Amino acid sequence: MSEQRLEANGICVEFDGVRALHEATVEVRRGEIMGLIGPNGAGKTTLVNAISGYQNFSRGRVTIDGVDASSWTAPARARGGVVRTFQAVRVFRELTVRENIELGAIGVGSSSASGTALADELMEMLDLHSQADVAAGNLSYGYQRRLGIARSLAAKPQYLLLDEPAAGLSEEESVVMSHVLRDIRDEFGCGMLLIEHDMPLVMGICDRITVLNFGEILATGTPAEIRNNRSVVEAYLGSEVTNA
Ligand SMILES: Nc1ncnc2c1ncn2[C@@H]1O[C@H](COP(=O)(O)OP(=O)(O)OP(=O)(O)O)[C@@H](O)[C@H]1O
Repeated sequence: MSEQRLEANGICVEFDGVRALHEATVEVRRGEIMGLIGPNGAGKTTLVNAISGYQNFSRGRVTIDGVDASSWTAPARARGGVVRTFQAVRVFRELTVRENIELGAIGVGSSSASGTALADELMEMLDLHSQADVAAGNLSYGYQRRLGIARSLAAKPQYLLLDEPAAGLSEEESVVMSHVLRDIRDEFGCGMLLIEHDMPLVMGICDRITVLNFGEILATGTPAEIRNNRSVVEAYLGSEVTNA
């Protein structure tokens, strides 16, 4: 029986002899939202890159539902169900919202007709319908971030890795984003790994949270456990814990 989880086990990454990740292990179960938090430079993006095939690692293993995907390319991992977004939104600025989403679907093998149907569904879900025919480059920042997520969802991921989806959003936009992320999990049933510095959002929607510090896992637990973990508070949360 296959295990319904994405696992990174003992991942080690060095850049020119400088340790970015050391024995980092994280697991995302299908249907859960796992937060990935930690100070700037802790290795969060590097870990997501390693899991999604954008970063080689010297030691460790990535498995998708029990299958070793460590040697797979990024596109192969996407076809295997692991799709990620980037800190900087990557959309085709001259194409419309609809065209961007359709391309995301066609890029992973959907027919043009099913890409169109999926684009409609995703625009509805992410409240992008009013912007369907607007060129992506003309969208507000909040809509651009949602489009980036819609494009990723067009690949029908089993696991969605999100690199700071709320970065640069206003407080209200961030609240909208937290509802969107919950809806995605509920509708698609996918597991989500969420890098985010917005603590109210992280504490509000994550089932579990993993904390990275200096390339190593400091703690994994429920939001309540993480909030009350002395090492985490000292290394990262500090006064934020009282605001979350
Ligand atoms: N391509 C690279 N070449 C050299 N060093 C890198 C490279 N990418 C990341 N690093 C270094 O690896 C460490 C981890 O960086 P990473 O971007 O993964 O951290 P992060 O936790 O995502 O930080 P942030 O919250 O600021 O985005 C940092 O010291 C960073 O400077």
